[in-house]
Amino acid sequence: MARKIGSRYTVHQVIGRGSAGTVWLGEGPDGPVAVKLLREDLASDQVLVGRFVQERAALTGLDHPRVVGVHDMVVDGSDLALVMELVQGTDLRTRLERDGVLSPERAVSVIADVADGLAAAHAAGIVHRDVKPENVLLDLAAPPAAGGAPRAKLTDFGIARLVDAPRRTRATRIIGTPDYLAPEIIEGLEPRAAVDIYALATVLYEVLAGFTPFGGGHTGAVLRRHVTESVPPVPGLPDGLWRIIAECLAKAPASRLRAAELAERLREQLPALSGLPPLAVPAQGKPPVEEAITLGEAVYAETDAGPGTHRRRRGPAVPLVPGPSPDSTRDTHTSLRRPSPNELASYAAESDAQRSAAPSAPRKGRRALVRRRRTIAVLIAVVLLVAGAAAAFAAFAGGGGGRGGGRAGMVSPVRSVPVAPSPLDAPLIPRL
Ligand SMILES: Nc1ncnc2c1ncn2[C@@H]1O[C@H](COP(=O)(O)OP(=O)(O)OP(=O)(O)O)[C@@H](O)[C@H]1O
Repeated sequence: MARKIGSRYTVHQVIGRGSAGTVWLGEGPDGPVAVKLLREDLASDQVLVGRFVQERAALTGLDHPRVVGVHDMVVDGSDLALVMELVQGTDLRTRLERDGVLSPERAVSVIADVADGLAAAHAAGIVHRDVKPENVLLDLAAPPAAGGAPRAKLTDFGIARLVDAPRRTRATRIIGTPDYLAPEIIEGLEPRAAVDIYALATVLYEVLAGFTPFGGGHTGAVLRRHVTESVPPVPGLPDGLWRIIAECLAKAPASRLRAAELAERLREQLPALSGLPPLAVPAQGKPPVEEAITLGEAVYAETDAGPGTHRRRRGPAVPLVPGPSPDSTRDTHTSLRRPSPNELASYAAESDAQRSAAPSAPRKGRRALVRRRRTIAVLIAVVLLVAGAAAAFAAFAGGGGGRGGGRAGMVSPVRSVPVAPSPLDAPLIPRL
């Protein structure tokens, strides 16, 4: 059902959902738009509304082809909305869930695009602070780059800063997504442009290898690895590309490349990467992809590796489940308590044990564990489906467009399968 946002915009249907709000397909005076309506509890926070108004000029002024443009910001009664350029395509997380990894050429092309967007933002004094695959949109309506890579755009600028805790609590809280957090954020320093470079290099590592360099296990262990561990190498990666990644994942922010330099150095690598197949990197300390938890039928998709090479989808293949907080299981925009140095050190034993235990665990035991988890997951899925059906019936009966829809993917010329969050991935530390 159509709904008015301010005097200039009308929204029609939910196209996506994140931790800060719901993204709608809408219409403005100049044509179709994407409207991100912030969550009601955020919209009723007066400090946040004040920041929202303050950030208006900075966010609407950022105009670059590799950044999803913010056309307008609306404060209207209980609605707080960002009106954005509508991107026809998908996001990088959904693409990774489908394909596992990208070929080196495509990965580098996509990340170079994002680095261009970051360079423009940094030049304007804006630090993104939440660079991750969910915030990279692939514009499938635009002509592809060399090697068939989709053109990428970075979105969600300023959201992390908007929902950040007031300054006085910054010493004890961290806002961000654990796998992509630069060590200096964990150590309590003010986030500067170099945190985005660290996060983007983490995304590049992930799209090449299929997993992040420091992810896995307890959130505290992830934070400790960022601060203390060196980057595990990606076998089979050409040296030149590996050096760029390692430089951008340096613990010292000043040693990392600047965004424009990163884009340039990455593009220099492209000729040497042309035609290279996607890497097949065994995940350290993670169960093989085939044994990842799935709900219901496994979904297979063509991959970058070409016909005949399929990976099982990592996310659950169940229908979208509406609910008041459908993304509460996603470890994203998380507000974490900053661990003390002693706490970080204490995560070392657990972290190392977890990483080494998983690959060496006997196959039979792992299968039993997977079977047990699957059973629990299916039970939870059934409960969620029943709840979903009830919510859908209630929404239908109430006639509202509602804010209760789940993540529905983007307006897409290609089919995108909606992914419901896995109840087994609940964050250890509550989010905002
Ligand atoms: N400008 C846009 N055009 C088209 N679709 C969009 C646009 N912005 C977001 N979306 C869709 O909406 C989904 C949710 O976006 P949103 O920014 O709310 O959350 P997120 O980035 O996935 O997660 P989080 O906010 O928790 O970091 C995206 O994954 C994408 O599918």
